[in-house]
Amino acid sequence: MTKLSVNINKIATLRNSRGGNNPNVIRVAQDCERFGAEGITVHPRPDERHIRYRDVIELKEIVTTEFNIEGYPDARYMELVKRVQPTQATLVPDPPEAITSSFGWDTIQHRSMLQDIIAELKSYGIRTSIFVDPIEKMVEGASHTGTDRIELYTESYATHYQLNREEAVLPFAHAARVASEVGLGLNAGHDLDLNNLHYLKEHLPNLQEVSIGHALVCDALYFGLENTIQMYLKELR
Ligand SMILES: CC(=O)[C@@H](O)[C@H](O)COP(=O)(O)O
Ligand SMILES: NCC(=O)COP(=O)(O)O
Repeated sequence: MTKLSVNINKIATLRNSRGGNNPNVIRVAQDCERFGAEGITVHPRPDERHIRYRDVIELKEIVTTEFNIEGYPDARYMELVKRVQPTQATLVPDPPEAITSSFGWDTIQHRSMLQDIIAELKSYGIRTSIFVDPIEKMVEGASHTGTDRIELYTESYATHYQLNREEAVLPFAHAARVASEVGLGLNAGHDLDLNNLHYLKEHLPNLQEVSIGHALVCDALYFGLENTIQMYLKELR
């Protein structure tokens, strides 16, 4: 079974655009769970332009499914996850000024740093995942960091899906097989949507979780949040 974790960053972006508390990210997270989401994902960034560090602390009190906190493991991120104790910490190599995530870890170059951070997170009892491109040596490299899972960065799959989905999925199917061979759990995310999700799921039999935000929130404008979550779940079943 592949779990759907809804990334609510974009709900916070909308809220922040007016400075009040509408939409209320706490209520949206509760509703996502009520409508069937199996996890809530947030990705606080240093400028707090969408989800804020304070939101993450408040969300911990109400999230009843899997809580996943993504981010670059700087001191503030590590302090936050230590305090919040989410189900999963997903480490992403984004620089502070990144508009959105655009590449995975070099798990060979950053092996020692990742080993230290992951050991610390695991000492708090938090499951770890690291964001990687679908490149065999980076997946193998991830297995030497001690991480429980990897999250495949699916932007290139999403971009090429329209042109040639057979070719688009090949590196991801291979990376998924390598992950399984080296004993890593498998997540995926970035730019997944109602068009491309099912095909990815079909070709990655060991896919445990997808985190989806941007497209899902856009779809909710047309279909409503409850329908939209049900539509995404259908693609995963
Ligand atoms: C790691 C990943 O792919 C997501 O976290 C994505 O980057 C969402 O972050 P933004 O909402 O800041 O675009
Ligand atoms: N890890 C990916 C994520 O949380 C959401 O990415 P996107 O669907 O907003 O592109």
